[in-house]
Amino acid sequence: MSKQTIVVKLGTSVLTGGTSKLDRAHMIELVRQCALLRKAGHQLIVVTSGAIAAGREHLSLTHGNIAPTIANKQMLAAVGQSRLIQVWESLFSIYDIHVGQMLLTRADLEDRERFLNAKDMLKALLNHGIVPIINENDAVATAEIKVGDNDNLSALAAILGGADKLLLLTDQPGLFTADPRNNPDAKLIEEVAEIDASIRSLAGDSVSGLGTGGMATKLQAAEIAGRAGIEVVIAAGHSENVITRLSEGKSVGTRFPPTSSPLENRKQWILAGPPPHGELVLDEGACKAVVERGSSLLPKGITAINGEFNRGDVVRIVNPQGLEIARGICRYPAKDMNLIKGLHSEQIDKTLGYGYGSVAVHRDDLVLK
Ligand SMILES: Nc1ncnc2c1ncn2[C@@H]1O[C@H](COP(=O)(O)OP(=O)(O)O)[C@@H](O)[C@H]1O
Ligand SMILES: N[C@@H](CCC(=O)OP(=O)(O)O)C(=O)O
Repeated sequence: MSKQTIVVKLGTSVLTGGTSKLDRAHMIELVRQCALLRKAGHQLIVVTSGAIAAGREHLSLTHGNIAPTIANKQMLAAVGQSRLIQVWESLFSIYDIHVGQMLLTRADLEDRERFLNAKDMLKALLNHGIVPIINENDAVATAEIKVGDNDNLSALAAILGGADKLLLLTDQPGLFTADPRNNPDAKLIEEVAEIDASIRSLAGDSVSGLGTGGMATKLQAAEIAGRAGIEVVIAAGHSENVITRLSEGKSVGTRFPPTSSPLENRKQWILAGPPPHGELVLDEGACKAVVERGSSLLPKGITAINGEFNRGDVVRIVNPQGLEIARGICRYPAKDMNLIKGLHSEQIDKTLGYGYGSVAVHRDDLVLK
């Protein structure tokens, strides 16, 4: 088995075992498996939840005696994050493994320069044999700059780290045909080739009150990582040797094979960085050119512009039915796109009085869905 970079995301449900405390006994077991994975030559990135739970535990607060306001959650995270990293640090040190803490928000990934800085930092930790331990910087992240849940954060971390695999460990053995907490007859789905509307409709929210997002955010993560060429597995954090079995290529939980080949740097940022600002609607011919022939997108094939964006912003590229087929960096601001949509190349410079090579989205700046 070739040497791989594997991201292991540990949800609150796994780290607390459904209680109001960190389950240190199980955390030791997870670290034992992580150490084996490293011994086999793989690189490891950990995305850990549990800061809020650890804060609650430390301050002896239960769900009942503190209101779930943003300010209270931030306070719990500020207290809990330092407890959480202490626990990870002491457990990994048993195996002589150093850890490095990275607390991220979406704002750290939106700007291309900050994205590249975070990427360099992650690589530096990995190159020095240090295990990056990542969480959202909950104490300072307001709604506007938050990723919001650690499933999506782990997909972004996997892209940032150029990972081969992302393992989302939770309190269920994988994705079921319905939430198994309310549907005892629900069946485990072993492989999902494509995440479409029917798959998304199976995923419910977190009902335990501990986790954020439930299966829905895990599917979002699988979709983002899959598009970046990363294999994703959802599995039970309490299943025996789950991390080592995955690293040996054995089948565990629900597997999502990657939907594209690994992306080069710039395209990784298009996927992981900024949320799209607006939308370009294409005609059928342009959809074909972009999807089947890998062509750049010309204004000629654009029928409508939605939303406001500037030159250099990431936009959604949608088919005539409004379905997203790609994402890319637009070379013209929305106001100019509105003037040149549907025009031939030679008409563009004349209409605008300037031109950026008459391409709306260059194929190097475009990631297919
Ligand atoms: N189709 C489904 N298959 C499995 N679990 C589901 C499904 N829909 C909703 N869930 C819920 O998702 C929960 C796991 O998500 P969450 O509570 O956010 O955990 P974590 O803390 O691990 O992120 C499960 O406990 C389960 O109740
Ligand atoms: N960043 C938060 C966890 C957010 C989150 O997504 O939780 P989970 O659904 O349990 O992975 C914390 O450390 O408490």
